[in-house]
Amino acid sequence: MEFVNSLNDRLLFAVPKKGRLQQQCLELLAGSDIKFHRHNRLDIALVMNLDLALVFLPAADIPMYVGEGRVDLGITGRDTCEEHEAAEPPTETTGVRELLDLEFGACKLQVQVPEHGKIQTPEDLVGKNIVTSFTKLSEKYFRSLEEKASQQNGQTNGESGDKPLRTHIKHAGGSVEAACALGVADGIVDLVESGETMRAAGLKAIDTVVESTAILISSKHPSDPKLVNIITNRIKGVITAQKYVLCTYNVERKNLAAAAKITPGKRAPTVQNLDEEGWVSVSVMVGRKQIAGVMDDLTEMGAADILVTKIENSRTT
Ligand SMILES: Nc1ncnc2c1ncn2[C@@H]1O[C@H](COP(=O)(O)OP(=O)(O)OP(=O)(O)O)[C@@H](O)[C@H]1O
Ligand SMILES: O=P(O)(O)OC[C@H]1O[C@H](OP(=O)(O)OP(=O)(O)O)[C@H](O)[C@@H]1O
Repeated sequence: MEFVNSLNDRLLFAVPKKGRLQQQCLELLAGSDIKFHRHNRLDIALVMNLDLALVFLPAADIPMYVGEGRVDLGITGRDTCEEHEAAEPPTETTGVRELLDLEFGACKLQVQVPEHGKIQTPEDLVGKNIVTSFTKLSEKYFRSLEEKASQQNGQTNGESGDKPLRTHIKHAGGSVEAACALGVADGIVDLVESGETMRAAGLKAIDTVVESTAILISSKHPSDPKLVNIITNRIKGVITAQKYVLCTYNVERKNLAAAAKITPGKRAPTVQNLDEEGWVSVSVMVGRKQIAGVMDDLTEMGAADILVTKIENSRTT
């Protein structure tokens, strides 16, 4: 109880306690200099160098805790957040804010049907059975298809107010892909990353409901907005540092315009005179994924002494 009381003055930050997002989350926290010690089996850890405590929770529950407002910040998938926010009508806990796209944990929540079955389009699933872990998003998705279908029927029959067909949305906590083969569903709504699970189950995707990545979220009224801002900027800095490298090279001033076209930089290249007539030194941020091609192009246009260094951390606009 004493431990719980010590949380009162601290901003609470929820991170996934296991699963696909956890490792990269922990790396982001380390890169942001958020230092903590987690005792065995304890799901709360006090941060040593900030007025912050980490709470380790299942990724799917984090939007609910943040929505409640007692937990101020969280990292989870956009899919789980949109599922929480899809509550109809909105509840007191909806209204969670997305602060930052963390650019990992990419996957898609997709409508899937048997590859060689009769159902070919999402409209074919109206009035049928759907199994999913994302019931609220699926309800919302099919309600909108049902309304369209009933309007179209009304127009064809020359009548209005046709009662829409109801699609049956059933919840499964996992192994959703088995539902069609087991005869429980005509289609499913489930996450797809590589597509291996979907193909192995003989399914194909016919629509995407949500494109997801991990996101940083906050409650509507965090207890310490200044600290929320500091943490957001630190995490943003780590993400930028991971995405870019620093490239420096020497080039003849007459070739500078051509070099700047190859390496325009985030804002503009930094150019310094070299102690050699007609030559300059350029340093510029380059996308990590593009750097090999950029080095080839720079070499071809006559740049020399090309060096690439890792960026440990950053604050850029
Ligand atoms: N292939 C994938 N399948 C599921 N989720 C993925 C995948 N790739 C990325 N994610 C993201 O990871 C989040 C957490 O999923 P994960 O299955 O790791 O959670 P978990 O807490 O271990 O849940 P569960 O016990 O239900 O599997 C998802 O909400 C999604 O945003
Ligand atoms: O496209 P893929 O790379 O194959 O990944 C997608 C699969 O991963 C998830 O399941 P998970 O492994 O979390 O198990 P679960 O079915 O118990 O949720 C998801 O529900 C899919 O089944």
